[in-house]
Amino acid sequence: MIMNSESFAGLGSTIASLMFLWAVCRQYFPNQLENYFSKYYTKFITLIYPYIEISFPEYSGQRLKRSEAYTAIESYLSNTTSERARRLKAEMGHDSDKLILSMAENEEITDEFCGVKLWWFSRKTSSDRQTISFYPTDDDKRSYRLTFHRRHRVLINETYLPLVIQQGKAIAVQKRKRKLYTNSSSFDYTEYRKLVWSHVPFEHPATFETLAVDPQMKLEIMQDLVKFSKSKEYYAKIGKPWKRGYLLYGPPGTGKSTMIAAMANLLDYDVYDLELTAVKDNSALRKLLLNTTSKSIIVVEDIDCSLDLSGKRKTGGDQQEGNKEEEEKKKAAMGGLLVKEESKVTLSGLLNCIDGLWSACGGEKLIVFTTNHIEKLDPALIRRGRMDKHIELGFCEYEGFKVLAKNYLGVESHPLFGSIHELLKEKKISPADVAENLMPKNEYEDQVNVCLESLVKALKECRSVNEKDEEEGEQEKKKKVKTNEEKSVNDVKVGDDDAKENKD
Ligand SMILES: Nc1ncnc2c1ncn2[C@@H]1O[C@H](COP(=O)(O)OP(=O)(O)OP(=O)(O)O)[C@@H](O)[C@H]1O
Ligand SMILES: [Mg+2]
Repeated sequence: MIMNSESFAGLGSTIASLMFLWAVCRQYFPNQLENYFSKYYTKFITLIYPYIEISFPEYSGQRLKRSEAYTAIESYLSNTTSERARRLKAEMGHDSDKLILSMAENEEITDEFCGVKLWWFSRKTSSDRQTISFYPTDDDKRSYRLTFHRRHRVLINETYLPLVIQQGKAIAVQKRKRKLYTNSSSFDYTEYRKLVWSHVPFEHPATFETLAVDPQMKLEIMQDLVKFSKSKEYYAKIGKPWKRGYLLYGPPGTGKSTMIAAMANLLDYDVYDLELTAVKDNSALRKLLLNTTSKSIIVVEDIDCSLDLSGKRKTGGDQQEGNKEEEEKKKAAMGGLLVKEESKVTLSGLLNCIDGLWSACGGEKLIVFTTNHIEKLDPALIRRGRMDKHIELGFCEYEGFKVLAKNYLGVESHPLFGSIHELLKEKKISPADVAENLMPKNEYEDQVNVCLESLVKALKECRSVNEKDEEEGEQEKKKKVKTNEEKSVNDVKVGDDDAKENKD
């Protein structure tokens, strides 16, 4: 049969009408119609349909884990759908406390990339079967379907889709509710698996603005942090894992923990508070760290109390000596049933965690150690490259006091500021103690005067800078006694060895 231009036009318009009809029907009777016609539809489109369709199912392969691609596309589309889609659905995000708008099921929106038009269709198929299960069942299947002309296959596959996934992940990170993790195991009921970390929402309000430290130092730290967070390419270029170590040291109450919260808030990172004394051994430590995500700060507080520098673990350091006694008492009370499981994490295990081969997993991580006694730490642990930046947080100085006075009392000047300035030059007081004095005590009095006077009084009672700390003196005395004791034990040992040698 010879086809003239008229019959071509007729065939063209029939196909166009069929496709239009198909699109309309699919829009309004998506599930039933599509299931019924799917066999013929597939054959039909392979013959004449010039478009390619890619499907992104919510669950694929491992049924209990949501597909990463689906989640990323969902975030990407949620950003644009509120403007373009006609039917939307609103849900609380998995990981966020914000309302998230996304395309309703069986809704279609168009997108454009480099002048190419694309269609995203949000699809949900349900079966009539009635099943009751704790697990996600096969009955409800959601997926996104992307449709584009086949001549753009390379552009879409190689440029558009990677961009959608990348942008979707970034949007999800921005929208997520930040978390504070601690290393005690928990159970994830959405993905039905045991987790090595448990978490609560991270809600610490500290910022660098409210931190009472030297302004120059503050600026330097902030610049360093921001530079780090933007240096993905740089780290890749120099062949270093994208991570940075900070050692924060100084007396109690000088703002080490507060600075960690400020760092997390500045960079929008999660915080993993690693309690080393609760980690069983090196492989458990590795597992914990492998289960941390990027854009996070891994914190080990009071590192000197968690790790014996000889490479053996303390069961708790100096501060736990008292606890030991208590434990013994408890043990006696429980008829000796209390058995403390000792952790076997070693110094080398920890070093391996900081810069071993697998420490690069995930990238974009800060590792922060805090200590009150930097002199107790093994140089190997804090050498540059491992702990790249050492930050000393000291007693309160005038600049720091001004920040606290502004935060707590809302004042930037006062007649008492002069005498406080003079007193701060010669007295040792922690920002925590200053803050405590500046806290309004009741709502009736003139708070500014009362608080500043209370601070002046406290400052006068403080030890002066040149005075030796009684506590320090006490500690030094203890240290001396201890070394003498150790010496005499060694002498005895040497004596024993000598005796043994002589005997041999
Ligand atoms: N530099 C500071 N700037 C602002 N507030 C501070 C500062 N230092 C301490 N504070 C206040 O004192 C409290 C205790 O501070 P923080 O816990 O950060 O001290 P720390 O150095 O971690 O102490 P520790 O060595 O005992 O763990 C905080 O809640 C904060 O309100
Ligand atoms: Mg602290």
